[in-house]
Amino acid sequence: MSETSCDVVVVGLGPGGEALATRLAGAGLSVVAVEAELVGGECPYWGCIPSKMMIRAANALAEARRVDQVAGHADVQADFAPVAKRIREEATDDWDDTVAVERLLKANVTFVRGRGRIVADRTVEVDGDRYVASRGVVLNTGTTAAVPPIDGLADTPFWTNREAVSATEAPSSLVVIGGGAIGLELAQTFARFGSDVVVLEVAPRILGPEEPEASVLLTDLLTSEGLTVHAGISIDGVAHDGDRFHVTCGDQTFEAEQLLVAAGRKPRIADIGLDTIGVDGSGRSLEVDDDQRVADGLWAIGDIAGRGAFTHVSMYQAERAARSILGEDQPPYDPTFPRVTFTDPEVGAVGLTEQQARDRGMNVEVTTSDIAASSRGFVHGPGHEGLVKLVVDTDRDVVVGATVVGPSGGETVSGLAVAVRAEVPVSTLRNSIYAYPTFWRAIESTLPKPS
Ligand SMILES: Cc1cc2nc3c(=O)[nH]c(=O)nc-3n(C[C@H](O)[C@H](O)[C@H](O)COP(=O)(O)OP(=O)(O)OC[C@H]3O[C@@H](n4cnc5c(N)ncnc54)[C@H](O)[C@@H]3O)c2cc1C
Ligand SMILES: NC(=O)c1ccc[n+]([C@@H]2O[C@H](COP(=O)([O-])OP(=O)(O)OC[C@H]3O[C@@H](n4cnc5c(N)ncnc54)[C@H](O)[C@@H]3O)[C@@H](O)[C@H]2O)c1
Repeated sequence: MSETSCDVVVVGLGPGGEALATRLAGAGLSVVAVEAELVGGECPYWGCIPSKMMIRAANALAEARRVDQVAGHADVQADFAPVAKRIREEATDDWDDTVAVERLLKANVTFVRGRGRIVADRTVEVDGDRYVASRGVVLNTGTTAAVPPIDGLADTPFWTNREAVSATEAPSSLVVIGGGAIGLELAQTFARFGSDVVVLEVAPRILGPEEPEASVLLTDLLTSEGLTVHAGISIDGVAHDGDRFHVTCGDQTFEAEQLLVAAGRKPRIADIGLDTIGVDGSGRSLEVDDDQRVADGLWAIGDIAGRGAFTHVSMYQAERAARSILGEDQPPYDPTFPRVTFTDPEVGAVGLTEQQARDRGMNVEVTTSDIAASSRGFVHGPGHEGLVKLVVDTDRDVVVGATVVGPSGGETVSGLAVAVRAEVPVSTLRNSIYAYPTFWRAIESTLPKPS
């Protein structure tokens, strides 16, 4: 057993941990970075990047299928092989992180491959070797797919996001457990590649955290594309007969070649030794302050910090933890929380939903408009469905929440992200020029009229 002294140990190198280790080493600290699997974490290898490559390919198929309505005729034959190749060769380097490790080493970070565990204050052990950090430890251990306690499920060869993005062909049929971001993005993708897809969501509607109008629109569109979406359905049991999955819900049974479990995420905090320093790791996340500090000499960033399981959140928090560790000035935490679900149409959102605003006791005015009925929606034609929803705090005359569902909805919402973040008065938004005929011009028609 060896003992190494350093300034900071980073345990887990998701996108935020990797950036933080590099930033601290660049500031002259001695940093030990510990990663059990691949440097960069879930996002580049099994999450955002491969799934968005799949979505890009699936959207190309959908656009090609719209040619008949606007530009003649296109015969479309879906083939999953090119996107599987792109994921293997361009995105993940065949799930090899050599380049990322070299980048870390070049940045003067000491890299340790292995599973880190806190064994005492500011002390992490990896395979029997100890690293003692004078300034402290940063945790960025992320999440794994949560497997719901459904009778029989654990004994079957179900897919999680990892198997889904590593697939080399689309299954003939697929049942998806969970109508959240992962479930919906992958369900639509595989359906566009020809899979017969059923989505089973236990909550009353899919995409529960977003506005109900987005859930209704998306349910209608997915259904019209040929997917079957059941919300408010309870799964009694799952079996696999060696060939096919059988998913039982009351008197209905759904059969499929593959089963994807996309029912949320489980934080990796229960078994990393937090108990040895008196920190409770039994919950859904760690409690952090605006510096990402859990306790003296301990910081947490990313999914385990419980303020949004998104790469951009993890990166933002990495910078905040860096400032805290380096004793630099810290601006207030950005409360606006932008997010995008990359279904087609995309669901872009920022700030509060109507319900969240009302729950906070705000006096709100809510307005919506139909993207399809906007000039750009009219021009766009097939695939133009969408909506804009604004939640305005009437006491302050500012937009506190916005949702844009539509083609490039995740891009269109960006102007509103700035408006919410900068608390731009609605009167200023009204007295602004919106380029014609853009999708974002629909924002102007959604603004509440002056009282
Ligand atoms: C299919 C899918 C699609 C997604 N799409 C998007 C998207 O489009 N946009 C977006 O913003 N977010 C997306 N996300 C979420 C995003 O991937 C995560 O929020 C992001 O990876 C940040 O996670 P993290 O930094 O908390 O850690 P993770 O990325 O989970 O990384 C944690 C790392 O810690 C390592 N680790 C864990 N325990 C230990 C230990 N004890 N010792 C050493 N190492 C350890 C793990 O091996 C892992 O590499 C997606 C997720 C999935 C699954
Ligand atoms: N575009 C993006 O930015 C993006 C894409 C994918 C994932 N993510 C991140 O990853 C997180 C995890 O994604 P996710 O989709 O796994 O989780 P989620 O929590 O967003 O959705 C999981 C869904 O599964 C449902 N569910 C749970 N148990 C079930 C059961 N027994 N039967 C049927 N349904 C059940 C839940 O009600 C929920 O609607 C997201 O919340 C998001 O933060 C982001």
